Amino acid sequence: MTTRIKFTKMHGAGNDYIYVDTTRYPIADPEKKAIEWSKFHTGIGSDGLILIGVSDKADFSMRIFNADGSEAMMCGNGSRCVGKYVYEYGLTDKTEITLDTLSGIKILKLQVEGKTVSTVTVDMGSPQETGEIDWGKKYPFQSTKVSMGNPHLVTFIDDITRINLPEIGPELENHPLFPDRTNVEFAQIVGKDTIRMRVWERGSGITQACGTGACATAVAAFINGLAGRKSDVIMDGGTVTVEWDETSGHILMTGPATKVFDGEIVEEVES
Ligand SMILES: N[C@@H](CCC[C@H](N)C(=O)O)C(=O)O
Repeated sequence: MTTRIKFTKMHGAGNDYIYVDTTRYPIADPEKKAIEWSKFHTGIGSDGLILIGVSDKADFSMRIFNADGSEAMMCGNGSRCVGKYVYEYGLTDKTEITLDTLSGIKILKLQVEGKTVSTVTVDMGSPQETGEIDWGKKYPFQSTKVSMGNPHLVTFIDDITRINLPEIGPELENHPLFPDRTNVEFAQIVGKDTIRMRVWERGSGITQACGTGACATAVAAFINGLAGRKSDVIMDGGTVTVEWDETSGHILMTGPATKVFDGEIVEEVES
């Protein structure tokens, strides 16, 4: 028997995922598919898989699977792309959309030019579980923990080019302090309220950008007196603006969402 699954490859600041509308193409084993399809040489190539679905609490739901098949609670760049997807593929004509995620309901505000969504602002809710980590003699820096629904470890250093991310990223991701592993960000202040950040993502490795990671970095910068409440976070694949709203305590992240291509997976399955 042949099954056909239509998908769309999209990226937010270079953080690329395979998006599937599960109301049309239900995916029974997303963990396995995320691993298979994310592979660059033998699959489609991506940082993971994002499933768009229905919700009884919000306009749509989003599930995010990393390239290693693990499911995450939230994806900042992915949520912007979901906003673009549901609007441009005619699943809604709303420009303010509620999105049900494992880390709660997020509100997306779409900025539309003609029929195209250019940027999306996501109300990411409040940062949680912030705390400082003094590594003692183990590492020559201090780090800040921030949860944006998913866990982040942010470290500010003077020169981001000196960090060996492929080595230290997985080391910190899997450090015993983080039983659920963690996303790892290294950042440098490069101007007033301007932060250069590189990320090692839990379950996907080095990615070009991480939306929740950018939010965690902006929060850590504010907490440590390195930036104000609103900053630009420049990543390898693009920039997002993060504002920590004083009144609501919520984080508002604004950034691009880009479609790469549509495709169809044709699979032969034994019946
Ligand atoms: N790239 C995402 C975050 C994806 C999940 C993360 N790797 C985790 O396991 O928590 C983003 O843009 O936020």
